[in-house]
Amino acid sequence: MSESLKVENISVYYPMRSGVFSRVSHYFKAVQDVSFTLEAGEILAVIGESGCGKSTLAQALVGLLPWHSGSYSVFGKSVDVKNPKAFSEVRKSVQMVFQDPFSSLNPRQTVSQILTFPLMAQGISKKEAQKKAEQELEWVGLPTDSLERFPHEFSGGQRQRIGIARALMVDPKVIIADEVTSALDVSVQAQVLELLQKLRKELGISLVFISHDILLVRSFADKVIVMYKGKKMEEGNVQDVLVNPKHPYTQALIASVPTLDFDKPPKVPEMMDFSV
Ligand SMILES: Nc1ncnc2c1ncn2[C@@H]1O[C@H](COP(=O)(O)OP(=O)(O)OP(=O)(O)O)[C@@H](O)[C@H]1O
Repeated sequence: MSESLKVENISVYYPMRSGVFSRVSHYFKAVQDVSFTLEAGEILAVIGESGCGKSTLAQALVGLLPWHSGSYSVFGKSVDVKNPKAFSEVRKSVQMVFQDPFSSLNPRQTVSQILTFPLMAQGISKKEAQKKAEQELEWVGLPTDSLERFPHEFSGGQRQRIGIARALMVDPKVIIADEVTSALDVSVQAQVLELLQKLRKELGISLVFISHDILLVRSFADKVIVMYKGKKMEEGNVQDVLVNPKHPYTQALIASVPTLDFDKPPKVPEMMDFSV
């Protein structure tokens, strides 16, 4: 397999402001020294409790948040992470699908406008962009007459399909999927997951799959990174990490997953600080 993403020691800090002039007083280290590689066609899950830095990492990978430090290569090509313009090149091969299908689509634009904008911004004609939009809509399982409708006319699952179609407009090789099923009903979740698997099987797209759902990750991903307080605690093959976790934090995270065995109450891990 060839390497699609290589991330070395990414750190992302949020500036924290205080005082009457709202000056930056310090930085909050949301992601610290995280490294991983993603092979072509592979699904890498990023798991960890709320606030561990999953979404921050996801957004930095497409340049929506600045990197404090680290190095990044996309299909063997090194990216200047300090240069925001370098990320416009990255976004031709690395696209993001967001958690909330209700807010991630502009309510004032038709589906056609949402889908064709990225191509028309690259100078592609409206006719050609429209044709591609029809193809991508069909691929995600929506009728082409959806093009003239607005996002509020669709269900949550359909909106998530529109989000995936938007990502597909530029023929990406990697999709960063940030909690893409967590706002959906279980039955709709399954359909969206099936569509994500189809991306991998039919188009060879690799996925960075951000999730807090450990059971889902176990059945869906190939590799996993476990994060805690912005740092990587453990990584490896999903079965190895989630069945035989080595790090105490991963062990506690797995122990906190509720079981359907009603005779046994779920184990509640003791409050511990794993960052030291
Ligand atoms: N704009 C911001 N300014 C300051 N701190 C932020 C900002 N956005 C996020 N954070 C903090 O950074 C940390 C990581 O947040 P992030 O949203 O990446 O976590 P997460 O693992 O995706 O959480 P969740 O699963 O709840 O979405 C959290 O402590 C959060 O409070």
